[in-house]
Amino acid sequence: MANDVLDTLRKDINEIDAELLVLLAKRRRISHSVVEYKISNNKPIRDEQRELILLEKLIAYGKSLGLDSYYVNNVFQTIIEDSVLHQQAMLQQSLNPDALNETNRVAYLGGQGSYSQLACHKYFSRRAGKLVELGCDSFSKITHMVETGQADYGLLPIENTCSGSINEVYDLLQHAQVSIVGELTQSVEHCLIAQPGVELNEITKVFGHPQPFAQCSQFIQTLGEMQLAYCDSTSSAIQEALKTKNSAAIASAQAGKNAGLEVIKSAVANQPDNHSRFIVVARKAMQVSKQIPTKTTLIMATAQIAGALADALMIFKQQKINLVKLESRPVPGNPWEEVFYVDLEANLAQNNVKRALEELKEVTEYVRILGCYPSESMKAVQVINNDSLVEE
Ligand SMILES: O=C(O)C(=O)C[C@]1(C(=O)O)C=C[C@@H](O)C=C1
Repeated sequence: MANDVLDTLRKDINEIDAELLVLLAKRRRISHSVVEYKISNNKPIRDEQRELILLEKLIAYGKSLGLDSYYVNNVFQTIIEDSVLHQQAMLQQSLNPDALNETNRVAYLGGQGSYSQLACHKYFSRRAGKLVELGCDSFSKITHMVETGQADYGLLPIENTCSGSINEVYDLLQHAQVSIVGELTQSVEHCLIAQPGVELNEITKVFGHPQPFAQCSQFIQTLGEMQLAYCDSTSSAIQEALKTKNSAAIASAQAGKNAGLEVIKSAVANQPDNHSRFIVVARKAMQVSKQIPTKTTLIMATAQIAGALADALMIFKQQKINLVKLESRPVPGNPWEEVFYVDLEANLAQNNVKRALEELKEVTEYVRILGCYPSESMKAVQVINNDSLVEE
């Protein structure tokens, strides 16, 4: 194909992509008007029935245009997720006008290129206010910045699909004077990156944060005698890899590119589907509308007697509250004593949740609410079972 033919075809694609963006922006504006209606009429943000009808219609129409069901389904699931999360953010801001800042000063781990920075951009891009980034070198610095008013929000990774819960963050939450006001999930695609042109066999030292090292442990083992150097963030690992030709870092491809580094090997995490869940903390708790799916996280200590934890958990069953995560951590200074962190699908404004908390006080030694916040782990509507999405 002559170059001019390719150029013409690419020009056509560019024009279509630009038109798609114009339409997506128009759709988002309409979605913003829908939320205003939902706020005035006290309607739930999510309408799964409407999503189902929409997706079924779009899949059928897509088929008539020669587009396969998986493709149409994936594209529109993404569009609808964006719409729902934008509506949730708008509703929350209308309910908590005190929290509306002209600038959002956000403390997170690392600097340019850290996964926390990507998560920070993702979360605050949906919210009003100019983002002021405050990169920190430790998790405790992040909560300290929020506690002392130097930051409005802090962003902390709390769990990862490969390496599990991030204990340091759980332990910090035991005493930090902050409240969880939000959560988000960020996909984490680890790569081995180094200076341009450098081959894997030339690398003698790999820099990384302990979490990425844990998430890529199987790949790291294949590197044999390689020297590993722990850094306080992925951004510091990148800075180290920039210093010498024989060094590499574990980071995202984008972060590497921004720093002028190249990917030597991509997809080095133990599981291909690697996601981190982050929490957003602030000094003051926020009210969460009953119109959006909500999570409540609490910390509790039970007596050291048989059945004490079971008694506490029974309360959630009796009050029909879904428990989505239970985590235990030791109490510093009290060997073999544990505190439990509980994530509930619950809103503190619901009566059954209020009753459960009252009853919980009776059967535990200590309970503290760490936060009540909109759930952003959005479950996609299942159009039809996956088999029927396969083309005949
Ligand atoms: O139709 C609505 O109620 C909308 O808010 C729009 C929309 C969408 O973006 O298509 C978003 C959220 C609902 O769950 C369903 C559909």
